[in-house]
Amino acid sequence: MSTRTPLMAGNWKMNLNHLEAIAHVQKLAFALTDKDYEAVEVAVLPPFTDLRSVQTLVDGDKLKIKYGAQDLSAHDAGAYTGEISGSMLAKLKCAFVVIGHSERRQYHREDDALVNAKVKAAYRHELTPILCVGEGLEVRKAGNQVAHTLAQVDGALKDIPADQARGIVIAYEPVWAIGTGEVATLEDAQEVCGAIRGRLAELYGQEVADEVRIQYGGSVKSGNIAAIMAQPDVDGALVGGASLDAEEFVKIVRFGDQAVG
Ligand SMILES: O=C[C@H](O)COP(=O)(O)O
Repeated sequence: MSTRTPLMAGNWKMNLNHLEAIAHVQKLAFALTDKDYEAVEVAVLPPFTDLRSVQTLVDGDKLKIKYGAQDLSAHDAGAYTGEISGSMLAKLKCAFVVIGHSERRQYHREDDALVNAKVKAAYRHELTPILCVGEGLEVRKAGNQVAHTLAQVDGALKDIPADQARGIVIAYEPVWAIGTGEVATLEDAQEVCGAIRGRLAELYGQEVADEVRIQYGGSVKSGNIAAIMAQPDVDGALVGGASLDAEEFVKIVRFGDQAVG
């Protein structure tokens, strides 16, 4: 029986300015109850420019909702125009940072070496990485989804010791299911999430593997989250589009339409 606390995280991507962020988090705070927070961890992942506003709200009202950023620099400081460092995120009390999202791998040419450097940067500043992995449609059609995804896990975790790896969150996001309305079948999701846990066991031992939370991401909605969460190796969801609707996100936090509170 797993003791992993599910993590339900809303990746807002490049949506909601800092004023909209405040209104959105207020709606979530109003709707979420202690019972929700007992069952799951809830996080929002806004754009950088929203983080101060979200921090002020969370700190001021002692909200239990956590927050983090969608990316960070591999560097800690210096002449890196446009970059945001892990220390800056830590100063804003971010708990999480998304690393290696497929949109960054695709549009910003982030490779496994850079993703690995960013994972190390996150740990230098005590941020929990939400490491994104997953295959594109061509790889899936060729049946190579497991090998492809495990190679991304290996690359991202190169030289990461067990005491750090045990705290990581890994989000399996089949690229063909992101923002498309196409959801991986339950078997697809479990196959790859189970394989990721198996690889973690090979790398770090079963005890560490059993601690790591593995999320599914890709067109998650209130109508499909319950079945996804029923998979033994799925410990939460990384939610994109549906996290922009506060009511819908709260339903997802509650594993769908059968609300807990
Ligand atoms: O980070 C979230 C994922 O990219 C999923 O996005 P989506 O829920 O809009 O498909």
